[in-house]
Amino acid sequence: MSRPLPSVADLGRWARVGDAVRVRAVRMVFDDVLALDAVDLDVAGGRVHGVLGPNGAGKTTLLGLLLGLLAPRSGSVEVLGVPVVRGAVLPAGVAGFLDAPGLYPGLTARANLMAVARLAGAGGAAGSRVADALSRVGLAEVADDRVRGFSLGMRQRLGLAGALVTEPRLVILDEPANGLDPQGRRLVQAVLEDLAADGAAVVVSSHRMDDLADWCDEATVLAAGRAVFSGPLAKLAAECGPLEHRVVVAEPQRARAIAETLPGLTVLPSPRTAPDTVVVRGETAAIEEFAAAVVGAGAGLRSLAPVVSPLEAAFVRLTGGEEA
Ligand SMILES: Nc1ncnc2c1ncn2[C@@H]1O[C@H](COP(=O)(O)OP(=O)(O)OP(=O)(O)O)[C@@H](O)[C@H]1O
Repeated sequence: MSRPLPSVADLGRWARVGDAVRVRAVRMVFDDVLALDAVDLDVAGGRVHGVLGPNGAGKTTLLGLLLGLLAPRSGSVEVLGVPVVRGAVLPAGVAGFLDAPGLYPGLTARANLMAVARLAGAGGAAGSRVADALSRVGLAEVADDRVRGFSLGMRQRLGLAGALVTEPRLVILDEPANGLDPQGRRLVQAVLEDLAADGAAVVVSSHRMDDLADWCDEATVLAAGRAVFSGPLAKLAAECGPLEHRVVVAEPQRARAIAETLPGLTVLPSPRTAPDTVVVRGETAAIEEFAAAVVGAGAGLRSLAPVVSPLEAAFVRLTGGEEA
């Protein structure tokens, strides 16, 4: 039996998959500051891609290039298959903000979004798109309050709602985690997951790994204008190197003595307030060997946890944070 022909909706969805962002060998210089050097970036539809790096690494500059607000000194930038040239109109379907969302403080949340929806050509669907977007970012109850009184986290969520009402295929968000409380972070995460499930690409920046660990499938890490990593988060975690672990035991003296005999393990000072904790640094295999030896010796293993997550450790290592 032959397969049914795809519907128009299917074709629209498939058209979204593919390279939403393609940046090649971009170099960006401000006066004598090299902001980006030989940076590539690829983001496909259906992916949430984090752009990470410490302050001044070049994140906002890279996102500014994607939004056509800056022109590179050399290299090329394409979004949704269209070359981005400074000052030219971006292709329909690109939404986002740099630094902070541009909002009219004297207007209500709803009025701000209605303006965006109408500009995006929503026509008669504007009202329902706006109501839906407000509820997805958890602002339905304050829809008719003026934005002037909104907190930073509420403004960030309203900025995201502004992107949603345009029914985007590519969303670019600069530091959207700033000011978000845990509930706000969960709402934003759900919105980004829905966008990706619907085939849109999302590029989101932060200077903190933990901000993006739950949101992204993949990441590009920038350090001093260069991409020092690009790929899936699982691959990034593997770059963590030897990790510090806190190991809580019944007999810390014995456990410490065991650790000192094991190759590939460094014993670090215990926290003064936790004398039953032994802190060790090593590769996963060495940590596992230590745990097994503690159990084998009957020294009472109570808990074992990394001091920072593998992702955080990889981020710090790649961006030179250890030296800092
Ligand atoms: N308009 C500008 N004029 C001069 N230098 C600039 C300009 N914009 C950025 N820079 C410099 O380029 C480098 C990269 O800046 P960028 O804002 O892209 O970094 P960032 O990673 O977004 O930092 P942050 O986390 O602090 O926002 C920095 O050294 C910054 O000082």
